[in-house]
Amino acid sequence: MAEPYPFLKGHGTENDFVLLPDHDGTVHGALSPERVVALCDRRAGIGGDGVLRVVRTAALGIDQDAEWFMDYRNSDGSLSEMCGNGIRVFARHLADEGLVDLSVPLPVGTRDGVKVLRFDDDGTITADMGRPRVLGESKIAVDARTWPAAHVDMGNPHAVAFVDSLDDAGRLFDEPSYDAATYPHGVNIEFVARRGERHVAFRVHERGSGETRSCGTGACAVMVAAAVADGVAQPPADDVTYRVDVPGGTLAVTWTATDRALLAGPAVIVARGTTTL
Ligand SMILES: N[C@@H](CCC[C@H](N)C(=O)O)C(=O)O
Repeated sequence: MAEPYPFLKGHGTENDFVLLPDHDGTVHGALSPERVVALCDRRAGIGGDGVLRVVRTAALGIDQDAEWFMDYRNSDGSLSEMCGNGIRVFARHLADEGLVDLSVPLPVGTRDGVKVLRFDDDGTITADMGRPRVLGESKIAVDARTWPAAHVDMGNPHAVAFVDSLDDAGRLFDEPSYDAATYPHGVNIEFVARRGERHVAFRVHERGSGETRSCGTGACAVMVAAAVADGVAQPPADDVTYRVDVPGGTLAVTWTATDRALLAGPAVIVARGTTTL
């Protein structure tokens, strides 16, 4: 049997993650896709939409201006460039452990470069997700139904489709069809319904994880697609904020006049222990 090693479990609007502290990069150097799948298994494992390995950039020899690196994996073991809820849960963990100064912005390294986070007094954690890229339109389909979808890149790829009802997406057990020429490395697919002025709701089928209860990069992609559809200039003349509801809660996304997407919402650690998985 493998030696027990520590883990934590956390979530941001019910987008849930297994965290693996590996500060000097010696514990999980060979974090295999099989190990990630076993950890994320909701019956035989701990359960999660993904794994966040918590490691120092120096331990990886990565040249980024941040002490900590979020090594993110989807629940099927695949890598992604970025995870907006994951990085907020990652920051919550560092804060809980007293590893960071809450009064100053926290830079965290990712495969999409360094992101900067802020701890708000009400417990919200806000991540500067960088510049959204609106790249045109493609199509997605569920069974025989097809929708136009906005292609928005948040460091990772998104296809954002506006629907009349969130039920239109069906049960989302299977991945919706998408244009593989537009998304050669797969895509996260959001189904969005209008709820009011600057207020939307969405469901998501995530690349590498299936349907999840929330997606932070998805919330940013959805907000930007909705704002563009509402006639907001790219970038906006003034900061503009949308409320974004997901099955697991509520997020706020601000698209700034400086062309950055700020993702704000709750992030909590709910369990810790050891595992031999
Ligand atoms: N849940 C995440 C996104 C995780 C990565 C995604 N599945 C991908 O493969 O790009 C978020 O909160 O952004």
